[in-house]
Amino acid sequence: MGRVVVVSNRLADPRKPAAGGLAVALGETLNATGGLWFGWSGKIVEASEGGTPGEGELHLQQAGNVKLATVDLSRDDHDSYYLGYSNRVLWPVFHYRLDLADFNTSHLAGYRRVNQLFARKLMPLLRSDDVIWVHDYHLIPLAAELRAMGCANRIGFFLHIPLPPPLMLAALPGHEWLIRALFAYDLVGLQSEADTMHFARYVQAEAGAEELGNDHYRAFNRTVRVSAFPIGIDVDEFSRLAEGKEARETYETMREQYSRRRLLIGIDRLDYSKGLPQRIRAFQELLASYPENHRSATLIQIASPTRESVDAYADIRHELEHLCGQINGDYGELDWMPVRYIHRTVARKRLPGLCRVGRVALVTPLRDGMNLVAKEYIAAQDPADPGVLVLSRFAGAAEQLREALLVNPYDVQGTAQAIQQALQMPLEERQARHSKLLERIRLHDVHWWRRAFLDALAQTPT
Ligand SMILES: O=P(O)(O)OC[C@H]1O[C@H](O[C@H]2O[C@H](CO)[C@@H](O)[C@H](O)[C@H]2O)[C@H](O)[C@@H](O)[C@@H]1O
Ligand SMILES: O=c1ccn([C@@H]2O[C@H](COP(=O)(O)OP(=O)(O)O)[C@@H](O)[C@H]2O)c(=O)[nH]1
Repeated sequence: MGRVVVVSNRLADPRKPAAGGLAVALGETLNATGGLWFGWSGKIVEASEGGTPGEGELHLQQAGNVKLATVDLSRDDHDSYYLGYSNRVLWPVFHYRLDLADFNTSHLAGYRRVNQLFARKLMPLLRSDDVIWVHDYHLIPLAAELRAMGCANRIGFFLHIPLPPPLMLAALPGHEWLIRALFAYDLVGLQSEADTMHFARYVQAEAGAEELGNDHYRAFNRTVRVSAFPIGIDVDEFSRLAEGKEARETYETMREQYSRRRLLIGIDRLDYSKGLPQRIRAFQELLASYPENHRSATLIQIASPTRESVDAYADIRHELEHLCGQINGDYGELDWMPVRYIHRTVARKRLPGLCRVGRVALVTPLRDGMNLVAKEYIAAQDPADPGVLVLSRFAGAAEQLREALLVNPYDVQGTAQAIQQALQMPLEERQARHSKLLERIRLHDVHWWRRAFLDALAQTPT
């Protein structure tokens, strides 16, 4: 295979462990092929003034065998491309939240402008045998822009978030243009079978696409393969992290502090898609319905700050803080607070320790592309005495993790009952469920995902 070129909104230095499993997995392929990783530099610059760096400046940096190429964005472009169309329009609609979408069409121009800018900057860096892998909703039209500039390389796209049903997709201003742009790719990867069904139904109904069999669709004079490639984690990397000083320290301290309590944990970005208020209400219901948990069950909820200048994110923060305050006020004792809410990002190297000490993990998004925390929790458990995963049936991960306790996160009572069942679950049942789950996440880990996607891309006709 030729050199692999990865394009994504954010980049991470694949040599740094803090970068996470995805960056490590992509980094391995990039390293092996002497590849290129292209994306936004993370810097916002004011419009260029005589000689100062301006919008679109390209930075090149060597990270081992991998070349990192990044572009700065002007404030206007960042606001309309990232905060605007990506996170005020695509993110809510793709997560089934039409009520939170901002249908103001003005964001679309900036989204197109940045995709064109990326294509212009990337094009001169490409070689004819490069295989290009574009990631996520920020960059859906990138292949169409590259094709318009004459790029004939194999180009694949992976969508990390859900693809909603056709009726919801059609609520997007410019949905025809956006979905047509997917046909500029040779391969489109989605997280779940449900997502691929939504794609098939949409393109047949709205774009008159022909289904050619074996996941191939033809429309707009192009053929694209669309298949599910559920993303996994690097189980061994996470286990190695668990052996590290920070993870062990976290585990020991927490175990000692909470020796008389049973810990429940939640680890999420503070995103409305993660179902945090519903989760806190379910925990409140647990305390109301099963009083034996008073002075015993403690929920540690990490809510890591994200996209704070988008209104919907500020609103969810206020709602969550109000709820946590209420439940601690109603149920707290001098020596016991039911909820410990932490509005900070916890360093990745501490997470395995936190996961291992959690008797129960609450992973209850209202909608999620995959949810890697669910898989990380399983990887961090002691197989001899594992904790229990309570998982939303609306997370992409639920298609694979059938031995978790699956819940409807909107059903507060049902979720409270599942938490109680998790807290009461006998050791043998915990072990049996955990060993099946561990087998699944090992079989379909991040290395499988990367290989499966790139092999499928290599097999597409040019
Ligand atoms: O870059 P941000 O705007 O700060 O957001 C962080 C990332 O969030 C999203 O993650 C998704 O990808 C995960 C891995 O495939 C998946 O498990 C999860 O369900 C998705 O929500 C987003 O898609 C990324 O692009 C962001 O970088
Ligand atoms: O304080 C935090 C919260 C989350 N994470 C990591 O961020 C990723 C979140 O991925 P997930 O698929 O669960 O959801 P996303 O945030 O991508 O929607 C996981 O690897 C977490 O371990 C972290 O390192 N620190």
